[in-house]
Amino acid sequence: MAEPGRGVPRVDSRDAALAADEADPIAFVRARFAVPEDITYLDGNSLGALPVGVRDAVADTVERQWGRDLVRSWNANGWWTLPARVGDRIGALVGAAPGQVMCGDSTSVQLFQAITALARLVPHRRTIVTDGGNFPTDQYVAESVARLLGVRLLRVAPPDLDAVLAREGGDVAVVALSAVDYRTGELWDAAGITRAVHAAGGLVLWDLAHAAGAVPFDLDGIGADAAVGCSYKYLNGGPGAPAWIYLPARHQAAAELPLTGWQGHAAPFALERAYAPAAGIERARIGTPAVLAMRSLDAALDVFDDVTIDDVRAKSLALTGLVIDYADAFLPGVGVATPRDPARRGSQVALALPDAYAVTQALIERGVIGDFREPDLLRLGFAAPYLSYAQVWDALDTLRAVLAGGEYRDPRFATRAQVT
Ligand SMILES: Cc1ncc(COP(=O)(O)O)c(C=O)c1O
Ligand SMILES: Nc1c(O)cccc1C(=O)C[C@H](N)C(=O)O
Repeated sequence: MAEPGRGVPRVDSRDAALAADEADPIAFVRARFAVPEDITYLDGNSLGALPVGVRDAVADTVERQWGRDLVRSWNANGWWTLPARVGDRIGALVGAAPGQVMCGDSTSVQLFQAITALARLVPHRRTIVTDGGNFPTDQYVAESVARLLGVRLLRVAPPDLDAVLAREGGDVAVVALSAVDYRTGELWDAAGITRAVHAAGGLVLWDLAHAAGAVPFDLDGIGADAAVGCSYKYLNGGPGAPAWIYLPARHQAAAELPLTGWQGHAAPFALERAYAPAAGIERARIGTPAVLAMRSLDAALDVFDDVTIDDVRAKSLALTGLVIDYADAFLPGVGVATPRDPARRGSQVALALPDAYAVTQALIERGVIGDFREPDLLRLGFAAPYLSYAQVWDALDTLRAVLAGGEYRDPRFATRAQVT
């Protein structure tokens, strides 16, 4: 049975789900999203739902700011300062004090920036470590940085990290991990891992793609050396929303970021020949930001304005706990790949089952949207701000019916889509 977590309601029946909805302190936030009534959206860990306010913000950016104010908007409408302002808003959700987060580009680009910059801070150390189960882009980028810098890449699962640090910690430059495993939803002990790597003299980067906006994080408090994340998942910034990089104040002056675009220059409009990095987090700018996408993200962040991330987390744990208990009770033959301990659970539940791809497609046809991850996982993500307990209970009843009725065996569910 899944522990619900302290102060979190246990929901073990539809009536209990309705009661939990009645008592839900953040139920009001759902009205800030435009989720279709006939859809239960359990894929906010891939692409978050549309916040209502985004429509007007983007329309205003297009019509008034771009259409009428034109190039004057860089000053008049704050386009130039937008990346740092949005960065600070994201920082507030992940425990970073202002002036340490810059928004822009993709997570892949920011990983390249951050891993390279950290490795350059400790040039005498010759090993970069990542998790062999990390999201592929994290591994690909770490591998490329290692090749470029002529150092070694080691793939180590977080539970094996202590042994590696004990054996060869003196050579470890950077440990680059995701806080939440994208397949199983396991939440690693970021504070403990950061402490252990620091004790060995190395630096730590956290990818918060599956944490920001769902799991409280204290980047400053745990002493992370860098972090990155996307903003199209639990931050709901929209498809292609710009990513972000966290570089704590203590590393900023020494950090040599490899992508030396003109907007990170100390005097961008002096248009000098030689690169000189800006002071502070401004050096983490690269080139021209995607203003339309960033305005979308900026408006999307409004949904968190008067909501605490602790309330989001409490509801998320109750929802994921509900799913695990339901699977145990009513879904024979379905395994739970996600930790039952709430302290080790992100905001998703991965169910292991035969024909998981076809089952995912059959569920989607019935209006319950999750996704499939190789080799056998039905992955369900829980964005507490726009889900209700009763809706999740009903989605699980739908899954139970799909499995019992066998409709997923229809050949039309077997064909793999380009994006799974
Ligand atoms: C942990 C993690 N990092 C990075 C990415 C994606 O990187 P990018 O935003 O560059 O596509 C994802 C998901 O797509 C992810 O889950
Ligand atoms: N970023 C994505 C995309 O551009 C297309 C399809 C899916 C994604 C995702 O975010 C996948 C996601 N990172 C995952 O955890 O699997």
